[in-house]
Amino acid sequence: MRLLEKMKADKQEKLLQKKLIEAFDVSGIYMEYTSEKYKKRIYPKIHSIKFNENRIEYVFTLLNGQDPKEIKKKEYAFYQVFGRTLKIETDSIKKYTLTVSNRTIPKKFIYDYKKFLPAIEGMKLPIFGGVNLDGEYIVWDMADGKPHLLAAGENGSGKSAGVRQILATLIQFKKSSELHLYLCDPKFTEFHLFGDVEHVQGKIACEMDDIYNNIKAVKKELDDRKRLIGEQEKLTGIEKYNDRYHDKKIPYVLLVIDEFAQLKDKKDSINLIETISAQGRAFGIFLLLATQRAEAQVMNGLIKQNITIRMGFRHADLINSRITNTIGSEKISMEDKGRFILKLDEAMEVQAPLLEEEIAEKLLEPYKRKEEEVKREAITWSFPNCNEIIESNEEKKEQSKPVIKKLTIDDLFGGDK
Ligand SMILES: Nc1ncnc2c1ncn2[C@@H]1O[C@H](COP(=O)(O)OP(=O)(O)OP(=O)(O)O)[C@@H](O)[C@H]1O
Repeated sequence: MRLLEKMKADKQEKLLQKKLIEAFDVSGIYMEYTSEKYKKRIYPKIHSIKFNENRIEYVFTLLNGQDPKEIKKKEYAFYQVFGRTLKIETDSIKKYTLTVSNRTIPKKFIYDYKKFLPAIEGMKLPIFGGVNLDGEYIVWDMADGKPHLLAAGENGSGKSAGVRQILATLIQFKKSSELHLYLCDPKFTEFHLFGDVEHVQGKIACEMDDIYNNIKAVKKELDDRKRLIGEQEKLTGIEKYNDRYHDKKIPYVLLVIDEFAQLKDKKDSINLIETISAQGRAFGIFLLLATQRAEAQVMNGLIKQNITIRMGFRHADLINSRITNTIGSEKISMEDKGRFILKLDEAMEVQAPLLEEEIAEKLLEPYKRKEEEVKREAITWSFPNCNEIIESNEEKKEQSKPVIKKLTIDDLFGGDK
């Protein structure tokens, strides 16, 4: 009996070894030995193969002369052979552990802010991604080295719901004085429920002109911050500024553009977004772009270089998932709504929490401006405005802390209340 089990296990191990060699073949991760009589492929050395019904774990080392960067570049081949539930880790330059999981993430994972809170506590600008194969919460901090974010996925794949829960989490986590949101929604459908939320600056921009104005406002904020933080205070970024002036902190800014690809012919907008993507991070200005297809036309240049965190919901094919750098997202099935490949440091599969629109509506209620406040809030929506800080700092040079000029209704409407 034992002998039979051992034979079965040996056979299984051989099959698994063959599968890894197939991945090496597909990716071209081998060296070729050629003699007069024959050609032979030499593969990385496989040290161990462990497996049970939940997972397979391979440990292998590259051959001398093989470039470790090749593994990262050819990751797609492993996805092609093993499916998308894998992880490749390295603890040295040459030793790799490839884990293939047979487990699946639960199809539905309901949004629960209170439950998620301990996972994001202490972060500056947390993004709650969802849950991974091991049931772990996947979170990251935009303001701590993981700045701009692209969410891409086919119609109905769950990307808008994904963006909705990210925004709802940020709104609950940050005060409106700590986070300013600029929302652009060329589809006219996604952001209406954030309409009167205190964090949202101006109106939700749906028309192209309004979207351009929103982008321009964020670029202006960037220029003002460069003058205030860099030129005037000679500091390296927002964190240093806020440490110095902790009672007059400058808020983070998040510019969110849904269906970003619709801007592809709007050169002026794209140029400004490129600049924000390249310079915004140090000054606390971040981007969240969403699109059905990350067309090469809009994913070129600086945007591609600087928007490195990617959420790849279901993609149509490998060509598209290569553009967004979320290989494996083309294998996500239509039924798996809210499932995505997250390209953070390494790629992993994640299930976004589902926050239904009606629930979000209720949840956002306490953060909405009261009707009588709307007019007043509209006046001070860019508070604290860097320009005002600069002006008042110049007037009161002897003071070390910035003074913020508050506008009154009379200032703006000449007493027309
Ligand atoms: N995380 C999730 N878990 C379970 N179901 C989800 C999840 N996210 C979205 N869904 C379901 O999928 C449907 C489509 O989601 P959503 O509208 O976000 O897709 P989309 O990719 O934004 O599509 P479009 O591009 O047309 O806006 C939703 O109505 C919802 O029922």
